[in-house]
Amino acid sequence: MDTALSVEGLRVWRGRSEIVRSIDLTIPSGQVVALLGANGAGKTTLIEGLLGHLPTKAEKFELFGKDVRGAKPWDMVRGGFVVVPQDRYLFTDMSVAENLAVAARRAGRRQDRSFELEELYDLFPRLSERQGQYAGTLSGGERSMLAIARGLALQPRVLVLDEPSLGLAPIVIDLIMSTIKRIAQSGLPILLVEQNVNQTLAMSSWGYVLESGEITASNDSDSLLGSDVILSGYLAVDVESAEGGS
Ligand SMILES: Nc1ncnc2c1ncn2[C@@H]1O[C@H](COP(=O)(O)OP(=O)(O)OP(=O)(O)O)[C@@H](O)[C@H]1O
Repeated sequence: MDTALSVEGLRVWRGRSEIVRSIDLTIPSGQVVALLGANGAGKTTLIEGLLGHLPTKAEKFELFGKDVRGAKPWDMVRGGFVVVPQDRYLFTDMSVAENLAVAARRAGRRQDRSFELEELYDLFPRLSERQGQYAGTLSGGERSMLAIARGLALQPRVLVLDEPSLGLAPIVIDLIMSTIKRIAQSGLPILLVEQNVNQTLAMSSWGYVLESGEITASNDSDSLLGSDVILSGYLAVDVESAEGGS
């Protein structure tokens, strides 16, 4: 099986504090992998470490088989590792179309382009309707959609989504999750970082649970969904629907 990302013994620091430790994590090609954890578990720190924004050490850190230990964020993006951050970081005084155009220009004339603008607007019709609107005036859901579309415009070979459903209404969450499912069907490997346990495990093949900076459970998503670690309550956000299977 091809592997998009493979990490062993990863440690990530913020200043002098080692926030994330002993991380072994694999994203197989063409699969959605879930990273679950409560507030403050270290999910964003782990992602920023993978992207090269924070100091790290690792026994192994490979992107499509290439050693990327010590790589800078832009090297990671050029290698196809694209993160859609929790804070979105949109260009708020630019339009939807301009936000996408900036990312598309950055991706340049890559031979392996797989997401053209038309397809992005097809995935997110709401953005198509709002092409001329300033990103700063979009709703929370539309911002999340634009952040994902902009990530895709960078032509990722592996996509990391940091809590794309954060702070959104259930109906908007459903829309975003179903669009992520469509994106995954294109074969793009995805690391989906969420607190939304039920929906995330339903669309992923494998899940990791992060607690206090360490992975405390790792299993195929079906097994994880019914396991004590999920149902015990510390990830209690979604337990009722997880039990009901709805
Ligand atoms: N800039 C920072 N400086 C120091 N410590 C930080 C900083 N940002 C986060 N932390 C600490 O690192 C730990 C992990 O935070 P992180 O944001 O990675 O967690 P998270 O799982 O992404 O949580 P959330 O879902 O709330 O964003 C927390 O204890 C947090 O207080």
